[in-house]
Amino acid sequence: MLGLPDGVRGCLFDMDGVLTRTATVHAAAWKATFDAFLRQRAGQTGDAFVPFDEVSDYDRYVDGRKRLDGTRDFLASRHITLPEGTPDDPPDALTVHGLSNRKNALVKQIMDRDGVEVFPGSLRYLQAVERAGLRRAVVSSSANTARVLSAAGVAGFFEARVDGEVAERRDLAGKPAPDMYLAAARALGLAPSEAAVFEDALAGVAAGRAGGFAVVVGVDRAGQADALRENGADIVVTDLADLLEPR
Ligand SMILES: O=P(O)(O)OC[C@H]1O[C@@H](O)[C@H](O)[C@@H](O)[C@@H]1O
Repeated sequence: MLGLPDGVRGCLFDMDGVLTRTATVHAAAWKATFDAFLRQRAGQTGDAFVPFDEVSDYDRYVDGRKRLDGTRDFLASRHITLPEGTPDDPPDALTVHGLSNRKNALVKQIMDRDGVEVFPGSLRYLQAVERAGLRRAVVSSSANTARVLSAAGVAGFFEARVDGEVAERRDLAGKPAPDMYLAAARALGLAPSEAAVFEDALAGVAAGRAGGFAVVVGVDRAGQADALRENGADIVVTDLADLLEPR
């Protein structure tokens, strides 16, 4: 009925792009941040300005990863090294923290302006999972998870939350490492073989595969079903409600 293998006792959900329509907000904020930075840098070095690609650069370097990891990984893909800086760097500081703070200020601005939408199919699926008595955790790299879940009105579904803030505090490696998912399974008292992972990011399905979970469900919002399978998804759906349909 939930489209999951027998023996699954809990569900571990990524948030941005799986539960809430916020992956596009992150992609837009990353693009605005990196493009402003790259344009300024091109003006100084005389190199051509090559913009951040909202689809391919987003997928490969920032989607599903902790904010600072995303900044570092994208800059490394352009062979750019910036000083790390410190967490309280202002948004115009040319440091890893400065760029990350700039991106976060934009994310908050867009979310405050537009609100946060839960995918209707994800809401139906969460309700069905709760009715079935399965355990539920959210596992997101975002440090804004608590705020987004409550703005979307779905915070009450989750018994455990392992997010960007928790990962920072407990020094957990970010996705594609499995550590955040493993911590969430432990918090629910489940072995990985008893838990299902739901992910839309390539780094996220890779984390699910690396953790040895019962099943990794890839949620394809962007026409990348093959890449999700190659990176670790066992099943790919375009919406969580697809799992509820009789098979
Ligand atoms: O910047 P935040 O809210 O802490 O989120 C970190 C990352 O969280 C992930 O869920 C998103 O896929 C990334 O795009 C985002 O950058």
